[in-house]
Amino acid sequence: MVASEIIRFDHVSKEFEKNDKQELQVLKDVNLTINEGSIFGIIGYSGAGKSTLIRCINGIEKPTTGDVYFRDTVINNIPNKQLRERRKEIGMIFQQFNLMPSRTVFENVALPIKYSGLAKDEIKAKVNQLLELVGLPDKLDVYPSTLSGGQKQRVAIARALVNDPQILLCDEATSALDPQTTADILKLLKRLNDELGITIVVVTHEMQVIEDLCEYVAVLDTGKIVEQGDVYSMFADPQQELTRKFISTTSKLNLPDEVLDSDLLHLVDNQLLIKITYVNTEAIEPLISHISRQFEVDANIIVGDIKILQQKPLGGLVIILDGTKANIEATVQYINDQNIRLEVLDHA
Ligand SMILES: Nc1ncnc2c1ncn2[C@@H]1O[C@H](COP(=O)(O)OP(=O)(O)OP(=O)(O)O)[C@@H](O)[C@H]1O
Repeated sequence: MVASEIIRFDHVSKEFEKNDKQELQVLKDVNLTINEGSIFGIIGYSGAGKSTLIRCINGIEKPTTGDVYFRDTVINNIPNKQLRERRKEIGMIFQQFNLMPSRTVFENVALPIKYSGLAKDEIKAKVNQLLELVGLPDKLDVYPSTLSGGQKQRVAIARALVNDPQILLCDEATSALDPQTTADILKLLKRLNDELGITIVVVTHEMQVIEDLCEYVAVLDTGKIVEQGDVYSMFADPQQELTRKFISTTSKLNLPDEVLDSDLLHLVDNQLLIKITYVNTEAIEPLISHISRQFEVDANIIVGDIKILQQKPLGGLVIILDGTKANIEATVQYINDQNIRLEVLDHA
């Protein structure tokens, strides 16, 4: 089945006027397509323009140039009344939850449909059903201040879903949560995507969120998308330095600087410390014995790891190669020829 597009950024740039009247270019010629039913992540450092980008999707921000399409509608060009209607199809959650402290959980979730013309009973049924869905059926009458961060975000998710939106925007939705609660919320988002078919767009500065949740990712560097694609391919073969930096934050293959800077590994003669990343995990054992036999090079494994991304394994090893200079060079050439990603971490 061909995936149909739900959101498209077409040459979107955004400038803000700074206090000194200078223009600040926050988005630079952004092009991206988000398919219906997918989970799409946008990762970047603080100030990269992530919030501005995601806010262009529901029309809170408007591009200075370029267009944002929601299906066939150019969302930045429609009159306000029509925009308000379209926004019902786009829910949003935030880092700080944005719940109203003086309203109960029920009232918070019901707020967006309070004046929708629905009967009280219908509103009650809808809110109950959503609180059930997010795992908080017994919290109807409590106030947000009595809830944990994770519970508050669940209420915010229920509220964001109350109009049965097609898209859920998540702006750093787990950044204020501890790792276990983050994992629980990501699991919930994944389940909502599975069960409701809702398209999810996530902006984050944490690669772990991309790894655990997303199918597609775009890397934003000071307003420019420097790399985008499916998450597995990007982890397997990142093209940009910034992408590699983000990926390294979730890797178990990082040797601490203290190890690399010290002589702990005792690299001598021609020894080479390398990291390899490979997609065909079954081929790796034969590869190691092959290089030992063919090139007379010893491969001492220091660390190994296998990740499962999009139900596919992605392996990595940190190895010391030991042999003559010529044989080690031939080994490196051979590994490169196998389409295995190889980085030299250190040498004697
Ligand atoms: N309304 C505005 N007026 C002027 N400058 C703005 C406005 N909104 C954002 N900016 C500036 O645009 C830049 C990008 O901000 P944005 O919030 O989109 O980045 P971000 O990647 O989401 O960062 P963070 O994670 O820190 O929020 C920042 O320099 C910010 O100060």
